[in-house]
Amino acid sequence: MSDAVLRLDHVNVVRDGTFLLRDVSWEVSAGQRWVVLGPNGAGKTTLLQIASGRLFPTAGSVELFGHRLGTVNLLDLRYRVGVVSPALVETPPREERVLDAVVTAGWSVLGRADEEYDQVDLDRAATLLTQFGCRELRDRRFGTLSEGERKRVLIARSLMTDPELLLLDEPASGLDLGAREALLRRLTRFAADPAAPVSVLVSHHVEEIPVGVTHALLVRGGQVRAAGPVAEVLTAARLSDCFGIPLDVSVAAGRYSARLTAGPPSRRRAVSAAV
Ligand SMILES: Nc1ncnc2c1ncn2[C@@H]1O[C@H](COP(=O)(O)OP(=O)(O)OP(=O)(O)O)[C@@H](O)[C@H]1O
Repeated sequence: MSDAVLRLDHVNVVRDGTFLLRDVSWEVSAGQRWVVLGPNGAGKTTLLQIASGRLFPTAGSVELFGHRLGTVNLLDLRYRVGVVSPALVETPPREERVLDAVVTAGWSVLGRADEEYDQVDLDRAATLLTQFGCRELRDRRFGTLSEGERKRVLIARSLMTDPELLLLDEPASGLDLGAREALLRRLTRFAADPAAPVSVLVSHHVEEIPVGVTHALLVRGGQVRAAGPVAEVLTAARLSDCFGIPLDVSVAAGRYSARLTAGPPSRRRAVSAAV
């Protein structure tokens, strides 16, 4: 029996005559940690919408946890997918206490009213906040947090329902260097935890890939350009093809970096004109 958590088979998404995704086939299996990379407009958010069961394909089939979308109650499946994405899920109210912002996810609500939560749920929320370095923030108002703190609290919130698949949409975007590194350190630890759910992290930048990611998917123009084990996919040739510019790629201690290839002046001029 297949251990696929998510499977897309020849998926197209078409809007107003435009292919947002074209002939995308992709399988995410138990134990894997994926990164999805691609330039602006490549179709990454559309892919996450599909993966979270929020969007049906125009053509092709999607299976989540072995259930084909369209044949099962979507709400049951969505509960098993944690999502951290400003494009896909609403954020808690500014006035919400941080601990409440996490614990309310267990009830799929935003904003605590006067409902009573079990101690076990409050303890779980506190543990998740600790895991993401936010223990001391538990009584603060969500709206008073820095961008980096907010992102870590939202990851804790997404894990409250103990999801089997976690989708992270550009978790490091907008963070300063210190906050980015603090987040990546937490995500690296998380990736190494065998009890952590299967994860898919979307990014524009190889520098924002935590150590421990096992697989990579490159998308451009709604199409898959490469997919597979991270070392085979995150090469200079494949990333240059995906982003449409000549790139040098290096990896040190499991972290990637990419920069425009340093070539002869005439080549650099041609590249900057193209960029
Ligand atoms: N309803 C729509 N009709 C037509 N085109 C659309 C529609 N929705 C999205 N698009 C286009 O589909 C493409 C893919 O969008 P998507 O948001 O999935 O890309 P992305 O890779 O997440 O981009 P970014 O990195 O900039 O967030 C974009 O060019 C976008 O403009």
